Amino acid sequence: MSAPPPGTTADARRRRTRWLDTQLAPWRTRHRRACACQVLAGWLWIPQAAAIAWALDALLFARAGLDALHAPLMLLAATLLARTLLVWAGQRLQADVIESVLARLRAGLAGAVAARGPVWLRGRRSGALVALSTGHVDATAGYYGGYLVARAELALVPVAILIAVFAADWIVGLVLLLTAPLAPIFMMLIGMGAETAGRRQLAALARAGAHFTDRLRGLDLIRVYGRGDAELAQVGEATETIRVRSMRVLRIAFLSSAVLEFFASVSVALVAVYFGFTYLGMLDLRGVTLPLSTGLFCLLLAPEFYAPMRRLAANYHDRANALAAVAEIEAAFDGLPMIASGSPLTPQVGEGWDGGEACVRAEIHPSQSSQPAAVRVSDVTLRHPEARTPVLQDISLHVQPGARLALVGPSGSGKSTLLDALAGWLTPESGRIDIAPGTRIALAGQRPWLFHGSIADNLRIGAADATDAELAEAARVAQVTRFVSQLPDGMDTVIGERGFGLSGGEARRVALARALLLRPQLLLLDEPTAFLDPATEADLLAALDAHLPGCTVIVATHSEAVMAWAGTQWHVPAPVEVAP
Ligand SMILES: Nc1ncnc2c1ncn2[C@@H]1O[C@H](COP(=O)(O)OP(=O)(O)OP(=O)(O)O)[C@@H](O)[C@H]1O
Repeated sequence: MSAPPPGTTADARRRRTRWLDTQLAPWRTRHRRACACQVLAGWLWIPQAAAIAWALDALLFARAGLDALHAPLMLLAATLLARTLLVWAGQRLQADVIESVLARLRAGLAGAVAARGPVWLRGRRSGALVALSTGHVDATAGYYGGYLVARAELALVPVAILIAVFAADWIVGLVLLLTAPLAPIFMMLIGMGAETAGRRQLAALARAGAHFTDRLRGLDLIRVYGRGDAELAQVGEATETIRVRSMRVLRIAFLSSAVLEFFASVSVALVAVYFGFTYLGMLDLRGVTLPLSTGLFCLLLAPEFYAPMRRLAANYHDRANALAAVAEIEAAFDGLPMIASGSPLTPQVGEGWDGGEACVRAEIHPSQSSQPAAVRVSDVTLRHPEARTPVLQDISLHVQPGARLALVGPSGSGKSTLLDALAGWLTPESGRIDIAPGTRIALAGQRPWLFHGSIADNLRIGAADATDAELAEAARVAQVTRFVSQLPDGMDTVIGERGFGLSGGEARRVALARALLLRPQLLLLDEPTAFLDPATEADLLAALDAHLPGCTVIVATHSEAVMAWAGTQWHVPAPVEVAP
């Protein structure tokens, strides 16, 4: 994961909060309704307290008959019922909103990864990216569900209670008004610490996740090199770090709640003491007799005046946690990813490069043009992200439609890098690559990714609608049929992640068949015959010959046979000298 962007400034916090709020946009109305339910339920405390005070006053002190209790008890029942319904509806709406926002965030992060492309992805730790879309996204739930709702409540409920209390007794109103600001001040102080602690905890979680995934993948190597105990110790250390950091976050969360509980209790106690002394006749600040129902009404409402603040305090560390998660997302993506409401897998098309969408969105449409593509590379300089020097500098080449070109050069000279750029995965630092927009481009790389599933499933990834006949033809041309016919379940044989269960050469041939199924107008091949014996190589090239009329082919290779098959060659220029 890259270094965190400038993080603790107010600007960064505002930017991250805005980003969090933007994710809520499609469900804003529903979220407002959830807040409205909660606020209405809060307001209903006022008639509820009035009904209780009224009933107790009638029953205990006015000694009225049961008839006098009828009205207050009806009012009490009505407010209780209404509050229950409102709280239930509000929580349902909240749960809906949270589920939708988190799903959108996950899809959006997957889209952001897809948009940055395979070259960016190669430099990341997949475990850490997985942690982002699971633990980090989950960490924002409390912001939408708890914090925002509590904030709306805090803005509207205490004011209403304060007005009601002032109307009943201005001294109690004054006590509430004067003690109210203490809470936000303490919350702010505690919230700052909570955000830093939250970030540390999430970073530890992502690091441990990435470490664990890496080690799982390399389990065979760990065994071969006898590193089992050392690795176990490291996993233990990482887990301990998470425990310590989680406890720190919890400590701050409990502290913030405890501080608020304390202030709320002291303020309610003040109100109770004031009423106690007034009723005992030891204090007379009002100059007029204080009816018991007024005292009861204010005493019942005082704790409710602080309740939204207590809830906000309980949810305040949720906000800090959410901001910490967004800060980590920002660091991982070198900026906050734009999460569009459209398809999450829409790729970004780099500047100076045309036809990029085709390689990701290539589909088989019989009506689409099958004209071979022309490729023009003009004064292009290619540099890997974060590399000090370019791999290729000011290169130019032109490939006619339907032509075949072999990229030839020593290992590390930049052949794969050029193919990445032609596929649209690496944006040129300067110059331009022109390929007609909408061109269907397919790339069969050196380290093809095969998913866990059947060989047929792996072939259909780019062409879900391909018929069985098309599948069989692609498999035959790529020489997949040769080894598949030996397997017990043929094309339905299940292979493991990364093509586990296939040899290196077999995995490449599956990747080639997958590329052929796209019926590309431009086919990019990276050492397609690297692991093949000469006979299989010759058969593959002959089959490709017959299968590929009308397709432009650019192939990176060290094989004389492939060079001869292509006919034309382009020698990669000598590497750029690195200044000492
Ligand atoms: N993500 C990366 N960041 C920095 N440098 C990279 C990255 N990927 C590759 N390189 C470097 O770019 C150079 C060109 O690599 P590339 O894979 O294009 O060579 P190649 O000609 O295809 O080699 P081979 O024939 O061995 O496949 C190499 O020096 C390599 O170390």
